Amino acid sequence: MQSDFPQSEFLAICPDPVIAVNHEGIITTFNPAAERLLAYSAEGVLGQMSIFQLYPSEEEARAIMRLMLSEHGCIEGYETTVIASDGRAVPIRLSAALLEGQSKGSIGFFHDMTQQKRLEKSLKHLSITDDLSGLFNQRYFYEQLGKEMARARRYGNQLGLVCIDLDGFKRVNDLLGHLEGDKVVRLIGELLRNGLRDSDQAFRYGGDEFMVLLPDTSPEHAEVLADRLRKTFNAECLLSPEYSNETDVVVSMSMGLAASRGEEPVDRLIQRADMAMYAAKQSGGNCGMQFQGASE
Ligand SMILES: Nc1nc2c(ncn2[C@@H]2O[C@H](COP(=O)(O)OP(=O)(O)OP(=O)(O)O)[C@@H](O)[C@H]2O)c(=O)[nH]1
Repeated sequence: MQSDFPQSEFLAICPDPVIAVNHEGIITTFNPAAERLLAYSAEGVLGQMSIFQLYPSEEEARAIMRLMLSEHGCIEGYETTVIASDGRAVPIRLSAALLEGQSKGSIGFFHDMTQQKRLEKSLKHLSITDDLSGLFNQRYFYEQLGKEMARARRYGNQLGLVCIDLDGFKRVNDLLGHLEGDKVVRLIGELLRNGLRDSDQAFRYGGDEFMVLLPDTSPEHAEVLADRLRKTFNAECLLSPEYSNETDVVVSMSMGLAASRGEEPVDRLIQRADMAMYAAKQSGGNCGMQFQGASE
């Protein structure tokens, strides 16, 4: 039965971008939603522009075509990127079908995934971040440590692991209150985020314990870095003077370092960094970093 609603009207009201091409890949349909998504006018692309120009590479366009042919002329939910006229890369989910085999070209529905990708990114960020310090959390620490150990093993680089534990933190909470304690945790977060190279990563491991991963770093360089962090912390960690004068509350850092070329179990490296930190604490805390050499 013939619909009395013209096809062009369907395309005009369709909220998803619809793009059809002929057998050479030249665009033959470009609905208003496609114009909005890609910032091209239909007039400018119809009969002139190749679909290949919308993808980041010709290989990607060919891969989509090959996939359609191998999937009996139809693909659904394929995630890729298209490039808008202003150069923006737009994430999309593509459903497409060949029109009567390949001879008449194909038609695709380009669902915009920008919002969903943004949401996924912020959920991922939440799932790996510690709220209070703004550093990565413990779960992510284990994930990254495993990866960095594998990288160190593959390339024979030295991986440094610094374990930091606060000295006297309980007294901050007990005498000045938890809000003042929280401020200290936030300060460490800031300090570690600003004081490290892009390739380094800092994590809140537990209450007042932090870990720093230093890929491709010698123990000597790790020591210099740790000493700088400790001194900055001492200079900036000024507890509320009206209280600290009275109660003489001092908080500082104990640090331990272990270095590895990735040839031991992950837990062993953590244990060595932890032991080095404990040795620093035993010698009074707030001192130069202790180093636990590799067991091999
Ligand atoms: N304010 C605040 N306190 C926390 C948080 N997480 C853990 N703590 C507290 O951190 C303290 C840790 O205790 P301890 O490990 O004995 O700390 P410390 O006084 O530095 O002692 P040493 O580690 O032995 O030097 C406890 O009082 C916890 O309640 C937090 O998110 N905020």
